[in-house]
Order: sequence, then C-alpha cells, then structure tokens
Amino acid sequence: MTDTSLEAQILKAAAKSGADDLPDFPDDQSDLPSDYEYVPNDDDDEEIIEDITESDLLKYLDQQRDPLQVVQRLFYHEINTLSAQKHEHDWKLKCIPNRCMEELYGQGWTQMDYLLDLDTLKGANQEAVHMLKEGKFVPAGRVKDVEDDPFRDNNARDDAIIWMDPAANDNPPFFQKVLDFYSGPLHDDLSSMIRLNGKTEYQLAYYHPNNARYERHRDALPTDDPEDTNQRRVTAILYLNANWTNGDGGELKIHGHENADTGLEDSADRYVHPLLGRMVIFMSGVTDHEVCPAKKERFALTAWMR
Ligand SMILES: O=C(O)CCC(=O)C(=O)O
Ligand SMILES: [Fe+2]
Repeated sequence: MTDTSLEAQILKAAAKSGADDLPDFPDDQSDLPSDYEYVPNDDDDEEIIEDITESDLLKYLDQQRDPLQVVQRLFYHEINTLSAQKHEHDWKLKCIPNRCMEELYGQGWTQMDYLLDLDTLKGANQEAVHMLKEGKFVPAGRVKDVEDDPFRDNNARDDAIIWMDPAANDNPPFFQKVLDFYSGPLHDDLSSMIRLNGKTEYQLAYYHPNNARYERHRDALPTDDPEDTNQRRVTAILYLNANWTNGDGGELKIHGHENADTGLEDSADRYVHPLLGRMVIFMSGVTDHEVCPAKKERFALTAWMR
C-alpha cells in the first residue's frame, strides 16, 4: 500500500480530525522498514472512520487530490484530447452518445433523454405507482444496508426504496425491460470505457410529495484503484415521472466543482428536472448532489456500478 491509497488517506484524515485514540500516521515512510505495516489499533476500520464525518473526510481528500482527476483515471483512455476524439468511432457505443461520454469524463456527469421507448417508460411509471399502493417501499433510513453504513446520516434523506435485481423472477414486466437495459447496453457502454469489475446495485426510490428531499452528499469516495471495488464508481439514475412541470420541485441539484488550489467554483450548480425518460450518469466519487424538496410524487431508478 502506498501512502496515497484511499485507505491510507482515510487513516491520515481520521488521525488529523482529533481522534485521540489514534497514533499519528507516519508522514515520512522512508524512515520505516520496508515490511512495516501500519496498524493503528486493534479495532476494525469502521471504528476509525466513525470519528470523522463524511463531508470532512471528502473535504480532506479533495484537498489532497483533485477528485475529478482521480476518477478520470478509472477510464481506460483519456477522452477529451484531440487525438482521442479522432478515434471516437472506435468506441462503438451502443446507447450513450459520444458527446455524453465526453461530458462524463470532462465534468464528471452527463444527462440524456429517451434512451428507452416511451411505452416502456410509461409502463414502468404505472408499475411504480402500483408497487407504492401495495406498500412495497421501505423508508430508506430504516433499510438495514443503509442503517449499517457508518457514513450515512439517516436524517439526510426522506425517500422510501425497493432494492431490485435484473435476475429476480418476479420483476414487473416494464421494470424488467428497464433493468435489462441497465445491465445490457448501458453497462456494456460504461464498462467498455471505465474500469468496472464489481457488482451493480439497483434501487427504486420514491419521494413523497410533502417535500421529501435528500441532502447534499456524494455516493462514494474518489478512487482510482482498479482493484478497489469497495467504492461505487458510476451512478446512473433514470427518472420515471410523467407530466412533471416546473413547480413540482424534486430537481436533482448537481453542485459545481470547487478548484482545490484556488477555492473558487470551477463550474456552476446545475438543476436537472426529473422528467420521464431522463437519465443522469455521474462518476460516484466526484459529483456532490442533492434532491430538492418534491411537491409531487417522484420516482427514480438508480444503479450504482462498481
Ligand atoms: O433521485 C435522485 O435524483 C438522486 C438520489 C440519490 O442521490 C441517491 O439515492 O443517492
Ligand atoms: Fe446520491
């Protein structure tokens, strides 16, 4: 492990945050014997990172290394150079437009409309409404996986969720089509450009029209380690809301990127309306985002790919 690995940086950040039961992480590893193993204490890692909040840790990591550059190294090749763009036709993407792949690389996120046909989208919307009536959604803060995540503040989100699996045999038919799209052409395109070698999680979320929201957060820590599948790498969200209009709230707010050196905003905040068939894809380790209070029932299907 080098001292720039994600794990080493987390330990360093935790040590700096004033967790006094931690010994200082050695700054200069050249003094150490080559077989030195840093064992902060006998407790497991979860114990360590509980002492630092997610936003403090991200602030620390962002100061050390520009997170956009970190996640760009997950791509098999650079994309936004003239010579790379000459070879665009070699990418042979099945569904994601080249321009959107460039955006995903260059700014960490992109947006597309109608990758799926309207009948499938409307059908999936109806099925989501039906699952809601049947009481299938569980408040996210009470789902075990979410509860156990030491980073997640359960008060940060008001949505209710259903975990989904393309291989399940009881998926509603239109959802099956949508999940097959995710695990087929969409995953093929992304994994042909970005190092993905772990599992994908699928979650359908429902936001209640009484201002349900999800506070600013990031879905993963920035990593460029091809072997590390602990972190989510790509987030892909499909909105399933028919007849959404301006006053309905529920926008996805994508926070602008702050330059680590100057402290200035490099890009502006952007708002994405959660319209039927719209898909947002972002690099999970770099894109800060939040869901603005919803005034109308709001459904979104999210896949996190590792
Ligand atoms: O539904 C959205 O637009 C985003 C949801 C989200 O950020 C999450 O579930 O992590
Ligand atoms: Fe998120």
